[in-house]
Amino acid sequence: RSAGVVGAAFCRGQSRSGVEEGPDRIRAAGLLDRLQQRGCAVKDYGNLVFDDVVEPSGGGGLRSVAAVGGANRRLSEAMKAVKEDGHTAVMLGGDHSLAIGSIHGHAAAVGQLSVVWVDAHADINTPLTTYTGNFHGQPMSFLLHELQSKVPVLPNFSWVKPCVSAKDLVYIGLRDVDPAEHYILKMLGVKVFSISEVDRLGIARVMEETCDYLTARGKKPVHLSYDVDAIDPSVTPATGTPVVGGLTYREGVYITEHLCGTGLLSAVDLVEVNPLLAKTDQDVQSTVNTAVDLLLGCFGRLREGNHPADYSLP
Ligand SMILES: N[C@@H](CC/C=C/[B-](O)(O)O)C(=O)O
Ligand SMILES: [Mn+2]
Ligand SMILES: [Mn+2]
Ligand SMILES: [Mn+2]
Repeated sequence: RSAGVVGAAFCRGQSRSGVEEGPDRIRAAGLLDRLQQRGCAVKDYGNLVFDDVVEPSGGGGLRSVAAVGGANRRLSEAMKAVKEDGHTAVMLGGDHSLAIGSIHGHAAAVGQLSVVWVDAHADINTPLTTYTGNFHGQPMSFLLHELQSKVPVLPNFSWVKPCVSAKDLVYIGLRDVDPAEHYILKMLGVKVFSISEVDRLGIARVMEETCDYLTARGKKPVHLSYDVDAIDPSVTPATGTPVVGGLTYREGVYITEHLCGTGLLSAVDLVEVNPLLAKTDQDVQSTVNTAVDLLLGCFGRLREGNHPADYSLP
Protein backbone atom coordinates (compact mmCIF):
# COMPACT_ATOMS: atom_id res chain seq x y z
CA ARG A 1 0.00 0.00 0.00
CA SER A 2 1.32 3.44 -0.76
CA ALA A 3 0.06 6.92 0.10
CA GLY A 4 0.07 9.98 -2.14
CA VAL A 5 -0.37 13.04 0.06
CA VAL A 6 -1.78 16.34 -1.28
CA GLY A 7 -2.26 19.36 0.94
CA ALA A 8 -4.88 21.92 -0.01
CA ALA A 9 -4.33 25.09 1.97
CA PHE A 10 -7.78 26.51 1.22
CA CYS A 11 -10.26 28.32 3.47
CA ARG A 12 -12.60 30.20 1.15
CA GLY A 13 -15.37 27.57 1.41
CA GLN A 14 -16.24 29.10 4.76
CA SER A 15 -15.66 32.27 6.74
CA ARG A 16 -13.18 31.41 9.52
CA SER A 17 -9.50 31.83 8.59
CA GLY A 18 -6.96 29.32 9.87
CA VAL A 19 -8.20 26.14 8.21
CA GLU A 20 -5.68 26.76 5.43
CA GLU A 21 -3.01 25.91 8.02
CA GLY A 22 -4.41 22.41 8.39
CA PRO A 23 -2.08 20.64 5.95
CA ASP A 24 1.11 21.94 7.53
CA ARG A 25 -0.09 21.25 11.07
CA ILE A 26 -0.99 17.66 10.21
CA ARG A 27 2.39 17.22 8.55
CA ALA A 28 4.15 18.78 11.55
CA ALA A 29 2.44 16.22 13.79
CA GLY A 30 4.41 13.55 11.94
CA LEU A 31 1.90 12.00 9.55
CA LEU A 32 4.41 11.15 6.83
CA ASP A 33 7.03 9.73 9.20
CA ARG A 34 4.47 7.61 10.99
CA LEU A 35 3.14 6.25 7.71
CA GLN A 36 6.67 5.36 6.63
CA GLN A 37 7.42 3.76 10.01
CA ARG A 38 4.46 1.51 9.31
CA GLY A 39 6.07 0.33 6.11
CA CYS A 40 3.84 2.47 3.92
CA ALA A 41 5.52 4.05 0.90
CA VAL A 42 4.71 7.77 0.90
CA LYS A 43 4.90 10.29 -1.93
CA ASP A 44 4.36 13.86 -0.80
CA TYR A 45 2.87 15.99 -3.59
CA GLY A 46 3.19 19.11 -1.44
CA ASN A 47 0.52 21.74 -0.80
CA LEU A 48 -1.64 23.42 -3.36
CA VAL A 49 -1.58 27.09 -2.39
CA PHE A 50 -4.27 29.36 -3.74
CA ASP A 51 -3.51 33.00 -4.41
CA ASP A 52 -6.40 35.22 -3.61
CA VAL A 53 -8.87 35.34 -6.49
CA VAL A 54 -10.42 38.81 -6.47
CA GLU A 55 -14.15 38.15 -6.38
CA PRO A 56 -16.62 40.25 -8.32
CA SER A 57 -19.23 41.52 -5.89
CA GLY A 58 -22.68 39.94 -5.88
CA GLY A 59 -22.56 36.20 -6.49
CA GLY A 60 -26.08 35.89 -5.15
CA GLY A 61 -25.03 35.71 -1.52
CA LEU A 62 -22.62 32.88 -2.30
CA ARG A 63 -19.17 33.23 -0.72
CA SER A 64 -16.08 33.25 -2.94
CA VAL A 65 -17.68 31.43 -5.86
CA ALA A 66 -14.82 31.90 -8.32
CA ALA A 67 -12.14 31.06 -5.74
CA VAL A 68 -13.92 27.84 -4.73
CA GLY A 69 -14.44 26.79 -8.34
CA GLY A 70 -10.85 27.53 -9.31
CA ALA A 71 -9.28 25.85 -6.29
CA ASN A 72 -11.31 22.69 -6.81
CA ARG A 73 -10.44 22.51 -10.47
CA ARG A 74 -6.76 22.46 -9.55
CA LEU A 75 -7.34 19.95 -6.78
CA SER A 76 -9.27 17.68 -9.15
CA GLU A 77 -6.30 17.60 -11.53
CA ALA A 78 -3.91 16.92 -8.65
CA MET A 79 -6.03 14.07 -7.23
CA LYS A 80 -6.37 12.48 -10.68
CA ALA A 81 -2.58 12.51 -11.01
CA VAL A 82 -2.09 10.95 -7.56
CA LYS A 83 -4.50 8.14 -8.43
CA GLU A 84 -2.91 7.60 -11.84
CA ASP A 85 0.41 7.22 -10.01
CA GLY A 86 -1.19 4.26 -8.20
CA HIS A 87 -1.39 5.63 -4.66
CA THR A 88 -4.13 5.68 -2.10
CA ALA A 89 -4.76 9.45 -2.15
CA VAL A 90 -4.69 11.49 1.06
CA MET A 91 -6.09 15.04 0.75
CA LEU A 92 -5.32 17.26 3.72
CA GLY A 93 -7.64 20.30 4.04
CA GLY A 94 -8.53 22.99 4.14
CA ASP A 95 -12.30 23.28 4.34
CA HIS A 96 -14.81 20.71 3.10
CA SER A 97 -15.62 22.51 -0.15
CA LEU A 98 -12.43 20.75 -1.31
CA ALA A 99 -14.36 17.50 -1.53
CA ILE A 100 -15.67 18.78 -4.88
CA GLY A 101 -12.22 18.59 -6.44
CA SER A 102 -11.05 15.61 -4.44
CA ILE A 103 -13.94 13.31 -5.36
CA HIS A 104 -14.13 14.68 -8.91
CA GLY A 105 -10.45 13.97 -9.54
CA HIS A 106 -10.68 10.55 -7.90
CA ALA A 107 -13.63 9.62 -10.13
CA ALA A 108 -11.81 10.94 -13.21
CA ALA A 109 -9.09 8.38 -12.49
CA VAL A 110 -11.10 5.34 -11.32
CA GLY A 111 -14.59 5.82 -12.74
CA GLN A 112 -17.49 4.74 -10.54
CA LEU A 113 -16.78 4.97 -6.81
CA SER A 114 -18.50 4.85 -3.42
CA VAL A 115 -18.41 7.72 -0.95
CA VAL A 116 -18.38 7.37 2.84
CA TRP A 117 -19.00 10.86 4.29
CA VAL A 118 -18.13 11.12 7.99
CA ASP A 119 -19.33 14.45 9.32
CA ALA A 120 -21.65 16.22 11.75
CA HIS A 121 -23.12 17.87 8.66
CA ALA A 122 -24.51 16.57 5.35
CA ASP A 123 -22.78 19.27 3.23
CA ILE A 124 -25.45 18.74 0.58
CA ASN A 125 -27.06 22.18 0.31
CA THR A 126 -27.37 23.47 -3.23
CA PRO A 127 -26.39 27.05 -4.09
CA LEU A 128 -30.14 27.79 -3.93
CA THR A 129 -30.84 26.15 -0.55
CA THR A 130 -27.75 27.29 1.39
CA TYR A 131 -28.58 29.81 4.10
CA THR A 132 -24.94 30.76 4.75
CA GLY A 133 -23.57 30.89 1.22
CA ASN A 134 -20.59 28.83 2.42
CA PHE A 135 -19.45 26.19 -0.07
CA HIS A 136 -18.20 23.81 2.63
CA GLY A 137 -21.91 23.14 3.21
CA GLN A 138 -22.58 22.34 -0.46
CA PRO A 139 -19.97 20.00 -1.99
CA MET A 140 -22.15 16.89 -2.40
CA SER A 141 -24.77 18.81 -4.40
CA PHE A 142 -22.23 19.39 -7.20
CA LEU A 143 -21.22 15.73 -7.31
CA LEU A 144 -24.52 13.80 -7.29
CA HIS A 145 -26.04 12.88 -10.65
CA GLU A 146 -29.54 13.08 -9.16
CA LEU A 147 -29.24 16.74 -8.10
CA GLN A 148 -27.93 18.31 -11.27
CA SER A 149 -31.28 19.79 -12.31
CA LYS A 150 -31.27 21.66 -8.98
CA VAL A 151 -27.73 23.11 -9.17
CA PRO A 152 -27.16 26.30 -11.23
CA VAL A 153 -23.95 26.55 -13.24
CA LEU A 154 -21.69 29.01 -11.42
CA PRO A 155 -18.56 30.94 -12.51
CA ASN A 156 -15.51 28.62 -12.53
CA PHE A 157 -17.73 25.56 -11.90
CA SER A 158 -18.56 24.55 -15.48
CA TRP A 159 -15.72 21.97 -15.41
CA VAL A 160 -17.50 19.95 -12.66
CA LYS A 161 -19.08 16.73 -13.96
CA PRO A 162 -21.42 14.98 -11.54
CA CYS A 163 -19.75 11.66 -10.72
CA VAL A 164 -21.49 10.04 -7.71
CA SER A 165 -24.80 8.17 -7.58
CA ALA A 166 -27.00 8.72 -4.54
CA LYS A 167 -27.09 4.96 -3.92
CA ASP A 168 -23.29 4.91 -3.71
CA LEU A 169 -23.17 7.43 -0.83
CA VAL A 170 -23.31 6.69 2.92
CA TYR A 171 -23.24 9.25 5.73
CA ILE A 172 -21.96 8.56 9.24
CA GLY A 173 -22.18 10.94 12.21
CA LEU A 174 -24.85 13.43 11.07
CA ARG A 175 -26.29 15.57 13.86
CA ASP A 176 -26.70 19.07 12.37
CA VAL A 177 -28.67 18.78 9.11
CA ASP A 178 -30.60 21.69 7.52
CA PRO A 179 -34.26 21.17 6.49
CA ALA A 180 -33.44 21.38 2.76
CA GLU A 181 -30.64 18.84 3.24
CA HIS A 182 -32.95 16.51 5.17
CA TYR A 183 -35.49 16.78 2.36
CA ILE A 184 -32.81 15.96 -0.24
CA LEU A 185 -31.53 12.95 1.74
CA LYS A 186 -35.06 11.55 2.10
CA MET A 187 -36.04 12.34 -1.51
CA LEU A 188 -32.96 10.57 -2.89
CA GLY A 189 -33.10 7.74 -0.35
CA VAL A 190 -29.50 8.32 0.69
CA LYS A 191 -28.21 5.88 3.32
CA VAL A 192 -27.66 7.80 6.57
CA PHE A 193 -26.25 6.60 9.88
CA SER A 194 -26.81 9.68 12.02
CA ILE A 195 -25.44 9.82 15.54
CA SER A 196 -28.78 8.32 16.64
CA GLU A 197 -28.07 5.21 14.56
CA VAL A 198 -24.55 5.06 15.95
CA ASP A 199 -26.12 5.09 19.43
CA ARG A 200 -28.76 2.52 18.48
CA LEU A 201 -26.63 0.08 16.49
CA GLY A 202 -23.09 0.66 17.75
CA ILE A 203 -20.25 1.56 15.43
CA ALA A 204 -19.37 -2.04 14.54
CA ARG A 205 -22.86 -2.70 13.16
CA VAL A 206 -22.88 0.69 11.41
CA MET A 207 -19.67 -0.21 9.60
CA GLU A 208 -20.89 -3.71 8.70
CA GLU A 209 -24.10 -2.28 7.26
CA THR A 210 -22.21 0.50 5.47
CA CYS A 211 -19.91 -1.96 3.73
CA ASP A 212 -22.68 -4.47 2.93
CA TYR A 213 -24.77 -1.63 1.47
CA LEU A 214 -21.93 -0.23 -0.66
CA THR A 215 -20.79 -3.62 -2.00
CA ALA A 216 -24.26 -5.16 -2.54
CA ARG A 217 -24.21 -4.10 -6.21
CA GLY A 218 -20.51 -4.84 -6.73
CA LYS A 219 -17.29 -3.62 -5.12
CA LYS A 220 -16.15 -0.12 -6.07
CA PRO A 221 -13.22 2.01 -4.85
CA VAL A 222 -14.16 3.87 -1.68
CA HIS A 223 -13.65 7.61 -1.20
CA LEU A 224 -13.68 8.40 2.52
CA SER A 225 -14.38 12.12 3.14
CA TYR A 226 -13.67 12.71 6.83
CA ASP A 227 -14.65 16.05 8.39
CA VAL A 228 -12.87 16.28 11.71
CA ASP A 229 -16.01 17.87 13.20
CA ALA A 230 -17.66 14.42 13.03
CA ILE A 231 -15.67 13.67 16.17
CA ASP A 232 -16.87 15.15 19.46
CA PRO A 233 -15.57 18.70 20.05
CA SER A 234 -14.10 17.56 23.39
CA VAL A 235 -11.58 15.62 21.28
CA THR A 236 -11.32 17.81 18.18
CA PRO A 237 -12.18 21.36 19.25
CA ALA A 238 -10.01 23.13 16.65
CA THR A 239 -12.58 23.18 13.86
CA GLY A 240 -14.90 25.75 12.34
CA THR A 241 -18.37 24.27 12.98
CA PRO A 242 -18.20 22.17 16.17
CA VAL A 243 -21.39 20.32 17.22
CA VAL A 244 -21.82 18.64 20.61
CA GLY A 245 -22.56 14.94 20.90
CA GLY A 246 -20.10 13.69 18.32
CA LEU A 247 -18.25 10.44 17.67
CA THR A 248 -15.84 9.31 20.35
CA TYR A 249 -12.18 9.05 19.45
CA ARG A 250 -12.62 5.24 19.54
CA GLU A 251 -15.60 5.28 17.18
CA GLY A 252 -13.78 7.63 14.84
CA VAL A 253 -10.74 5.40 14.59
CA TYR A 254 -12.89 2.25 14.33
CA ILE A 255 -14.38 3.68 11.12
CA THR A 256 -10.96 4.01 9.48
CA GLU A 257 -9.69 0.64 10.76
CA HIS A 258 -12.78 -1.06 9.35
CA LEU A 259 -12.64 0.65 5.95
CA CYS A 260 -8.92 -0.11 5.68
CA GLY A 261 -9.74 -3.77 6.32
CA THR A 262 -12.05 -3.90 3.30
CA GLY A 263 -9.11 -3.24 0.98
CA LEU A 264 -11.36 -0.88 -1.00
CA LEU A 265 -10.12 2.42 0.42
CA SER A 266 -8.85 4.43 -2.54
CA ALA A 267 -8.81 8.04 -1.31
CA VAL A 268 -9.34 9.85 1.98
CA ASP A 269 -9.99 13.53 2.72
CA LEU A 270 -9.14 14.83 6.19
CA VAL A 271 -10.62 18.33 6.38
CA GLU A 272 -11.63 21.23 8.62
CA VAL A 273 -8.72 21.23 11.06
CA ASN A 274 -8.45 24.90 12.06
CA PRO A 275 -5.58 25.46 14.53
CA LEU A 276 -6.62 29.07 15.16
CA LEU A 277 -9.97 28.04 16.67
CA ALA A 278 -8.69 26.22 19.74
CA LYS A 279 -8.40 27.92 23.13
CA THR A 280 -5.18 26.17 24.12
CA ASP A 281 -2.29 24.50 22.37
CA GLN A 282 -3.39 21.24 23.95
CA ASP A 283 -6.67 21.63 22.11
CA VAL A 284 -4.82 22.10 18.82
CA GLN A 285 -2.64 19.08 19.56
CA SER A 286 -5.62 16.92 20.47
CA THR A 287 -7.30 17.86 17.18
CA VAL A 288 -4.22 17.35 15.00
CA ASN A 289 -3.14 14.13 16.74
CA THR A 290 -6.63 12.71 16.26
CA ALA A 291 -6.46 13.63 12.57
CA VAL A 292 -3.15 11.75 12.28
CA ASP A 293 -4.52 8.71 14.10
CA LEU A 294 -7.59 8.63 11.84
CA LEU A 295 -5.30 8.64 8.80
CA LEU A 296 -2.98 5.98 10.23
CA GLY A 297 -6.06 3.78 10.68
CA CYS A 298 -6.66 4.15 6.94
CA PHE A 299 -3.22 2.68 6.28
CA GLY A 300 -3.28 -0.41 8.47
CA ARG A 301 -2.43 0.82 11.95
CA LEU A 302 -4.30 -1.34 14.47
CA ARG A 303 -4.79 -0.52 18.12
CA GLU A 304 -4.12 -4.18 18.97
CA GLY A 305 -0.58 -3.53 17.64
CA ASN A 306 1.24 -4.41 14.45
CA HIS A 307 4.51 -6.14 13.55
CA PRO A 308 6.47 -6.31 10.28
CA ALA A 309 5.57 -9.30 8.10
CA ASP A 310 9.19 -10.41 8.06
CA TYR A 311 9.72 -9.99 11.79
CA SER A 312 11.51 -12.73 13.73
CA LEU A 313 12.63 -12.82 17.34
CA PRO A 314 16.34 -12.18 17.99
N1 LIG B 1 -25.29 23.37 6.92
C1 LIG B 1 -24.40 24.53 7.25
C2 LIG B 1 -23.11 24.04 7.89
C3 LIG B 1 -22.08 23.55 6.91
C4 LIG B 1 -20.93 22.77 7.53
C5 LIG B 1 -19.90 22.42 6.71
B1 LIG B 1 -18.82 21.38 7.17
O1 LIG B 1 -19.44 20.07 7.38
O2 LIG B 1 -17.83 21.21 6.15
O3 LIG B 1 -18.25 21.77 8.42
C6 LIG B 1 -24.16 25.37 5.99
O4 LIG B 1 -24.67 24.99 4.92
O5 LIG B 1 -23.48 26.41 6.07
MN1 LIG C 1 -18.04 18.83 6.23
MN1 LIG D 1 -18.93 19.31 9.36
MN1 LIG E 1 -16.43 21.80 9.37
